Amino acid sequence: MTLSALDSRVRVLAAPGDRHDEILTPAALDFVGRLAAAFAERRRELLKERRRQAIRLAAGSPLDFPLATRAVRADASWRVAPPAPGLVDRRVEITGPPTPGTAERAAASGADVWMADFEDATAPTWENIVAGQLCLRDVTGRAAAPGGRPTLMVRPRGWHLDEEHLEFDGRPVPAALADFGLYFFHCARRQIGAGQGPYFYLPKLENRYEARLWNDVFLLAQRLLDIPRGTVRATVLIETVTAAFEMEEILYELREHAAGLNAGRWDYLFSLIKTFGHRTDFLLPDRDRVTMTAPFMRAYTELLVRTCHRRGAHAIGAMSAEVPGSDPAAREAASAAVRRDKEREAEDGFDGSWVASPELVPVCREAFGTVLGGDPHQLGRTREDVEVSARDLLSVRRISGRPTPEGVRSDIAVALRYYAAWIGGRGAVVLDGLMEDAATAEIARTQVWQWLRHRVVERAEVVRLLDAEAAALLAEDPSAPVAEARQLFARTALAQELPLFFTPGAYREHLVLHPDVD
Ligand SMILES: CC(=O)SCCNC(=O)CCNC(=O)[C@H](O)C(C)(C)COP(=O)(O)OP(=O)(O)OC[C@H]1O[C@@H](n2cnc3c(N)ncnc32)[C@H](O)[C@@H]1OP(=O)(O)O
Ligand SMILES: O=CC(=O)O
Ligand SMILES: [Mg+2]
Repeated sequence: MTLSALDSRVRVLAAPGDRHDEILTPAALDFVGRLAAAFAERRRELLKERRRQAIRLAAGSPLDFPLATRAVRADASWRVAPPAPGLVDRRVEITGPPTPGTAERAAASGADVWMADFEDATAPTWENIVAGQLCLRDVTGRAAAPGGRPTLMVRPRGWHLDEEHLEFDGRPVPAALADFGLYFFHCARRQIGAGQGPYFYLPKLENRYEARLWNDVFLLAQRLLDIPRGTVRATVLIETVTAAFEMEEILYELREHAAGLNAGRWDYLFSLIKTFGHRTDFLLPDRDRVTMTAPFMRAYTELLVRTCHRRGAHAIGAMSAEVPGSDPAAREAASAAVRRDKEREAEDGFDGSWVASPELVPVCREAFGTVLGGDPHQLGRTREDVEVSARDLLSVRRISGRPTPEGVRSDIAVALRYYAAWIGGRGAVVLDGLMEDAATAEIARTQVWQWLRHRVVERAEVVRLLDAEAAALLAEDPSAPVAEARQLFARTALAQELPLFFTPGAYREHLVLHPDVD
């Protein structure tokens, strides 16, 4: 099928920016249009199902491993596709927004993988999205420096987001299809030519049907561009509590394209609070008390490693939030914290992990090197010893501690400051020595909502703290959009009903630009 024969039914609802024409070509837009035509309706249905499931769980319906897919879990014979070129040894993966600066630093960092992120680390202004695609096109169009460069994996935005600057059949294009489609169209063949392939990270899936949707997207995309079936590889973030109950099924749905699972800890915590925040047995203490050694977090990562290795898939650890700053003592403390985290992951059987900054690449490499030795991964460690029940995953109150006044203040400060940065177009920032992005901000605002709901803190006190933090931020940075961030906090943390994500509403209100277009 020739793409040029198709009328482009995707309209660009934005003024042309610098070099945008290199990305938003008629053929690329036709390609995205075909994906939208095939899958937008199914994605809408799946989002409705998310809401129905949320209502069922809020009404007390138990969450458990699905009965309907017992046979998939019991069948020991199936495996995912073998690791593709460039994805065999993934012990160190550096993540970050796709900008020329981070691309260059990531390339020189010595990491095995660069995860270019349109999700948690990117505020999806139209300019960030198109410039991000340009950056990937430029990177994949250049020859690698001697010594090679990290394997590129791209994380499109999740199913919950729209791309309002692209319209198909009178509706916004699902952001996931826009990000995936534009990258795939421009770069898939280049990546194959370079001996690798189009590789992805898939965020915020909630169940196996969403994995099946992605698999069908891959099948169609490969067919449209005459790329052999099974060339795509995708690692799925297990970062929602419902997905933790369907790890096997998610791998099964994607098995001809699956390249592993990743324990996206921050969104996972957010998902737990969002899903069960109304229940007193899910009342969490301060954010810094909820560590990866908490029994319910450990149950989740142990199950992830076991599931992956049983199916021949890589298990990838995720982000420690500590980033080295400029103060020598703080730098040492941050590196030590990351080292401990990566050592634990390696010992538990993970095959690699994420780092937030080039400086942490050697720390992660050393931690994994000690365990992996000369091997590229530890897929052979099947962790038969691990048995995890629904109760293990959901016994949140087994960590001690109550929310403290400082915990409340700190969450308010993080959410407010992050919102201000995000509205200003930055999706990842350092606050108090920690990397904060969309996932950690979601934790901050939902914790405040949860504590208000359970009367751990009174509304008047939260408003007082919010005012104080807003005044402090304004004093530090008079140009920061503090009033907007404050309002966003009020809408997303102080409302009776908890908004499912802060991003869709904030995006429409602050990031969407619709200048007159014909
Ligand atoms: C929950 C999750 O989803 S985790 C995954 C999503 N989050 C992320 O990917 C965050 C990744 N990290 C980052 O974006 C950045 O490290 C930040 C924003 C946290 C901090 O950035 P900075 O304040 O610039 O850090 P710092 O000053 O230490 O950076 C030093 C240099 O390293 C570069 N650098 C920092 N982090 C990265 C990175 N992840 N990838 C590539 N280069 C990086 C900076 O650009 C800077 O380069 P320059 O000197 O040429 O300007
Ligand atoms: O995407 C990663 C996470 O921790 O969230
Ligand atoms: Mg995440």
